[in-house]
This record gives sequence, C-alpha cells and structure tokens, in this order.
Amino acid sequence: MGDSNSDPDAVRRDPVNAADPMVDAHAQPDEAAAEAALRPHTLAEFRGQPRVAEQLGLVLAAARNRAHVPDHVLLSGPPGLGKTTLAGIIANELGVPLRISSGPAIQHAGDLAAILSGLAEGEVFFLDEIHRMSRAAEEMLYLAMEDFRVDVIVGKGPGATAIPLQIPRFTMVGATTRAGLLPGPLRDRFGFTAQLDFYAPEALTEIVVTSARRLGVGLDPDAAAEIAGRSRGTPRIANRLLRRVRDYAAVKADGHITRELARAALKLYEVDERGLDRLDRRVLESLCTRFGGGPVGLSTLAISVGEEAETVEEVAEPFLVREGFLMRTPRGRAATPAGWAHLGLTPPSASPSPAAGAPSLFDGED
Ligand SMILES: Nc1ncnc2c1ncn2[C@@H]1O[C@H](COP(=O)(O)OP(=O)(O)OP(=O)(O)O)[C@@H](O)[C@H]1O
Repeated sequence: MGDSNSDPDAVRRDPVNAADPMVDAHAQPDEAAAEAALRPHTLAEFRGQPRVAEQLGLVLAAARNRAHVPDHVLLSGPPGLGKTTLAGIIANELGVPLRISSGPAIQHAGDLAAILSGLAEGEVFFLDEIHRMSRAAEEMLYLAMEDFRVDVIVGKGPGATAIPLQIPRFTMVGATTRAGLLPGPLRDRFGFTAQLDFYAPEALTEIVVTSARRLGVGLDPDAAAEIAGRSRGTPRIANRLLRRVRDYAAVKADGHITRELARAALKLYEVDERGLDRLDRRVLESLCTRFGGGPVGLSTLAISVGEEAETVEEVAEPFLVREGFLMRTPRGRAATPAGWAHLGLTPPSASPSPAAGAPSLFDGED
C-alpha cells in the first residue's frame, strides 16, 4: 500500500497525466467548499440512484426500529458519483455525527486505533479510498467492525502484548473506486454493499436544476439539459460545469443561464456536446483523420497527439470507449461509426471492418 508505482490511481494523481480539470471526475483541490454547499442532506434529495437509495433507506429504517447501529456499508463506484455525499446522508438520517478519513491517511494501526477510540457512540465513520489503507490497519479494522474492539499492541518482539480495548459501536461506511481490490475478509464485513452507476441525463438535469436553485442562479430547463448532457454521467462534473457557466453568464450577460449562454460557455471551456474535452477529441480526430479510423497501436496513436501512451490509455480512452466512440481490438485502437459521426466525418466507404480487415501498417505494437 502507499506505493504509487503499483497503485492504479496513481496515474490520475500525476499532474503530467491529469485530465482536463473541467471534466476530471476527481475532486479538484480548490472545490471542497463549493461541493459541500451543493450536497443533498437526505435520502429523499439524493437523485439518480433510486435502487441504492431505496435499499439504503430500508437498512437505516430497520436499524432505527431496532434501536441498533445499522450494518456497515460499502459504497463502490467511480469518483464523483456521490459516495461521500451518501456517507453524510447516512449520518444525517441517523442523527449522529460523521467522522471522515481516508485510506492513505491511515498508514499505521495506531492511526486507526486513535480514530476508533475517539468515536462517539453510534457515529458514522466514513473511510474513503478504503482499498489504500495499510495492511496492519486493515487487520485492526476487521476486529473493530465485527466486535467493536481493537487490540492495542504494547511493547516489541517476544514481550509484546495485545491489550483489548472496547470501542464505541459505530457504523463503518467504506468507499472505494475499486471494490475488486478489497480483500475478501474486509468485503465480507460489510452488511450492505452498493455499487453506484453513472447517472442518466434526466437525473443529472434534475441535479443541475437543484444546484442552480441552491446557488441562487436562474437557469432555463433546456440549459440544465445542455449542461447535464456534457457531464459524463457524473454529478461532480455537472456541478462544476454549472459553476463555470454561472460565472460566464454573470460576466457576459445578466446572470440568467439560457441554453445559448451554456453552449457558448462550454465551447469556451472546450467541453463538447457529449462531454469530450480537448484531449479526447484530439485522440479521436487523429484516429480518424490520420489512421483512417484504425486499427492503430496505442503508442503510435499517443505519439500522433503528442502525449504519453499512459495518458491516452488512462485518461482519454476510458470515456471514449464508454461513449462507444472507440474500441480496443486485438490489433489496436479503432474508431466506431459513432466516433466518426461525432466528429461529423464519414468513414472511408471501402474501409474494412477493424476486427476483420487487412493488416494495418501500424498493427501489433501493443
Ligand atoms: N445523487 C446526487 N444528487 C445530488 N448531488 C450529488 C449526487 N451525487 C453527488 N452529488 C454531488 O457531486 C459532488 C461529488 O460527490 P461526492 O463527493 O459525494 O462524490 P464521491 O463519489 O465521494 O467522489 P470521490 O470518490 O472522489 O470521493 C458533490 O458536490 C455532491 O453534492
């Protein structure tokens, strides 16, 4: 743990490889306060994940009825979809305090023991990036989640003794972008697991409307839909785009956001109709215009846009694949008909299908 070379999240944290901050689903360093102001506080206000909200509502109601702390909750899913928000909602719905920490901050078992022993009875403990906690802390957490007890080791070597320490009953809310990286024994200690999915455009539109109301900004319904459509299925990005469009409307007009203003602002910020940023478009354009739509090897494609192969693969490609604009084939990257159409280009009519076509000049490098 903590080894950035072996950590798959490391690519995202490397500024050289960072996505355009406008559409990066990770929180930007300066937006914590702006985000906090837009968080919903109740399950009823939490839009876009109805199944998760309903299931969680049942878990909380059952716990309230039994006057017991609820089962521990594991939330998994890509960044910016509402894991921290849900932790806050759980605490709020239970009427208990919320304690927040993150895996990388807990490098020693002692760090965790200090937090756990300081919790109030019934408190919600939210641990973000739980998959990045140290191994020793992880083992301490097993016992804490199961028996509300930690073993504090006193002394070293053969004379070391474990002193059991009772801790308050608490609800653990773990969050991870990669549930698959969690060891089985840890996953098994969560009584309720929810996988958050990307949001549908209608749900994001509702979120944009609510956020505009909270910000005190006038917004036409079609402007909300315009912003939502460019937000990559992610509330964090929707809220961020809204804030930038709000600034644009305040400077260039009377502050009210119309669809035309939203379009003009997002054009300025280089976020296109489907949420592609400059890098995404450059990759797709290069694939279509320089390589006839592919297939072309990753490193050749990366060189053609002047980026590291890792940047293309980790930053641009996942969204292009998700949108159905690009596919990975055994012989390299290929543009799909939807990818061509998005750029307003026509694929060469004689072009063979990438999977079955003639060998490409650029095949086989990766
Ligand atoms: N369902 C939702 N309804 C309204 N706003 C939401 C919803 N989900 C997320 N948001 C907003 O999106 C922003 C990011 O959400 P949040 O911080 O909870 O994401 P996260 O999944 O914890 O991200 P990370 O993995 O980076 O910690 C917040 O401003 C929050 O208000």
